[in-house]
Amino acid sequence: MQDGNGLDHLAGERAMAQFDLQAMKVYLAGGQREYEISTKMAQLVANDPVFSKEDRVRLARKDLYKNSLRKAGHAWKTILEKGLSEVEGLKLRHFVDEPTYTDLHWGMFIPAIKGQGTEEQQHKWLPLAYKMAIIGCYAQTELGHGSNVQGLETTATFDPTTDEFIMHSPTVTSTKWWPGGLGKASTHALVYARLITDKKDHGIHAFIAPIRSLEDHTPLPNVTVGDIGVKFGNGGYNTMDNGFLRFDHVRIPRENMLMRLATVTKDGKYVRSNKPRQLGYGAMVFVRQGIVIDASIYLSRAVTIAVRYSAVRRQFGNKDEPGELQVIQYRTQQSRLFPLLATAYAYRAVGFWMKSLYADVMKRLNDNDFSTLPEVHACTAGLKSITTSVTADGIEECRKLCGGHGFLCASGLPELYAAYVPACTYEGDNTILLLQVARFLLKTLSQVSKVRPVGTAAYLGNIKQLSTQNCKVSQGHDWLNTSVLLEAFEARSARQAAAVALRLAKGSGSEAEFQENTPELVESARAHCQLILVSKFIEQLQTGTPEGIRKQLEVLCYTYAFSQLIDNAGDFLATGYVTGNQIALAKEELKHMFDKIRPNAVALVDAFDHTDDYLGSALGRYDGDVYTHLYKGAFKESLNDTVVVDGYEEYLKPVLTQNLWAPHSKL
Ligand SMILES: CCCCCCCC/C=C\CCCCCCCCCC(=O)SCCNC(=O)CCNC(=O)[C@H](O)C(C)(C)COP(=O)(O)OP(=O)(O)OC[C@H]1O[C@@H](n2cnc3c(N)ncnc32)[C@H](O)[C@@H]1OP(=O)(O)O
Ligand SMILES: Cc1cc2nc3c(=O)[nH]c(=O)nc-3n(C[C@H](O)[C@H](O)[C@H](O)COP(=O)(O)OP(=O)(O)OC[C@H]3O[C@@H](n4cnc5c(N)ncnc54)[C@H](O)[C@@H]3O)c2cc1C
Repeated sequence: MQDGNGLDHLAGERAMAQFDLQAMKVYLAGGQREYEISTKMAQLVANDPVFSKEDRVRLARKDLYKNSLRKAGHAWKTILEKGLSEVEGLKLRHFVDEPTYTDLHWGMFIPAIKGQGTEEQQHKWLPLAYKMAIIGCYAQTELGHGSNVQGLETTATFDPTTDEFIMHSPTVTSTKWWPGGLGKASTHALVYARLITDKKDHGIHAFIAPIRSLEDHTPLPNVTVGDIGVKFGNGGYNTMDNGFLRFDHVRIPRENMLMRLATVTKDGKYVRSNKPRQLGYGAMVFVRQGIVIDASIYLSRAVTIAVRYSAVRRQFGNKDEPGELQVIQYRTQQSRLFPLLATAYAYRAVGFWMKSLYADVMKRLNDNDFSTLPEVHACTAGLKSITTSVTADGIEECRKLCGGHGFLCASGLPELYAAYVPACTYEGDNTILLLQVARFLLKTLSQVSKVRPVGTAAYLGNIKQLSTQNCKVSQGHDWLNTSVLLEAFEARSARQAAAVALRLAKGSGSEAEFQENTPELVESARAHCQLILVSKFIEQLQTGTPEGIRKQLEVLCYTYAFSQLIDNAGDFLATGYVTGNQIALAKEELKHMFDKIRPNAVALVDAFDHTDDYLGSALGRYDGDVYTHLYKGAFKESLNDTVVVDGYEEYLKPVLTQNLWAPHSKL
């Protein structure tokens, strides 16, 4: 989508493309309808001055936050006034492009009520939440505990005499700390607290606690609430009011405990339903699958900036060609950049699959079929972990790929990184989540002789064959076979998991031994997730990709798989499945893939269809007019508001004119 000044510095690059760009745009958007909605919403946001992102990195926190409230309010008004559908509303939020309280309201508060509330409770709370007559947040994490949810300390003690729960924060470490939207915006919090009836602790349950007046927004009596402070980077996640919250014996009605999974009766009896308690983690599963789709979007933004800039930027040259070379011509630039481009495509494909996986598990849960929940949990946790880690590192790599100019906020990359990097921590620390995957793999392997593994773990059913047969590649082009590649990833993952499982099985089964093996467990979980990513990319490719884009997707798929193989060569070699020579052959094939990507690189990032407004980058502009806009941008810098800098009279002039320190100088 071109919104530059008409001069296309990248026209030559675009003329080289060898695929159907429009078909690729539609594929990446997820279909024609999604593509049209996306285009419409992108324009709507870009043309509305309230949504301007200009100056965001320069605003002081108070102004930044107020402006973010303004945008969120305006977004909601726009949705209502224009009668936008849910899909359109979500897209509009996407293009507004800043974290805000509505994310937690729609993304966690509402899904948690849907998943954990009884029908009656849903009837009471959801209409209010849908019309935003109340604003909710998800208050789980405390100062003292985040990962260890069972260690939370906030209490909800039932008082049968008044039919109420008494919400209390008994220690400093029990203070709720981090929930987004809690600091300043929310009127209600979904609080995770220890349920206590008749002095008995029943563990963690969810409660809806009103925290601010619906009349004047002041905190309710005995509620202490506020924002936790400035976070990493300029702009970035600072548009969000991550908050703290303490209760001092605050009473809420008994009906405010979400009771789909467990009930407390009027006389204080605790009754568990026969549904698995893990359903209480449903909102986390929902958000984690969404985070995988987001990873592709964030990575594709960084890659778009780095690819376009690499095609504009020229350094050095060689005696065979006139002029300087575009930096995208350098093999080292390609070997850092093209695998990230392929990764953004891989994550898009996997994101589509995750959507269907989530829809399937929701359908099953509604029919009281909980059989696939452990696998879905392992998938969402593991892929959230891998994709966010790779994306955060990938954004930073793109910044470096843009040299010095990448370090300027005008490149858009520092702010992108600051907004994205907390995804490695929120919704589950990435190491903690990989350990969950490892536990799932151990359990699956321990039962493999009795229960045939299904879904993404099905390959573990072939563990014997995968452990004994080695890779048969003898020439480079033998690698150009998706079954060969898949088997390599399966064998590596199965062998890594089996090795650590065997070591643990030989031991005493103590927690200390498990801890001792956690680095290997994490590595085996990573191997399993990389297999899922490669296999789902291949699967997507083989199921109805339009002819005009299939070849390019194949090239990207091989690029992704080869680069994963090479980056993890140590693991592949250690399992004994591949030899050093086979890895070297894959390296050669990867270079051939780079040659195929090169003429298509700019068009492949154009296909993500990020507008200039959304990218917010002088380096990643569609028209490639980088230098003019970097130069113009400098004049927006507040230090340049005056020609002579504020502070000259007090601090510079004395230095320049009075030689204050000269008498003592030894120089
Ligand atoms: C304007 C208009 C429109 C706007 C619209 C906007 C819409 C936006 C939409 C979406 C955007 C959303 C944006 C959200 C931003 C994110 C903000 C971040 C929020 C947070 O961070 S919330 C806090 C998250 N916290 C965590 O993730 C904590 C991590 N810890 C855990 O997950 C768990 O405690 C644990 C997994 C580590 C637990 O370990 P353990 O002690 O073993 O726990 P147990 O409770 O005993 O469980 C054991 C048993 O359960 C299995 N299990 C664990 N988790 C799950 C699960 N999620 N699902 C299913 N099963 C689970 C576990 O494997 C064990 O199984 P086993 O017994 O072994 O078989
Ligand atoms: C921007 C942002 C937004 C957030 N929004 C919300 C929100 O809306 N609602 C909410 O409730 N929470 C929210 N959180 C909190 C977030 O979910 C937690 O920070 C996250 O779950 C990690 O928990 P922690 O901070 O306790 O980390 P810790 O568990 O203390 O982790 C610290 C380190 O210890 C390691 N570690 C911990 N336990 C183990 C173990 N058993 N084995 C090996 N290593 C271990 C971790 O890997 C990590 O390296 C948010 C956090 C951030 C940064």
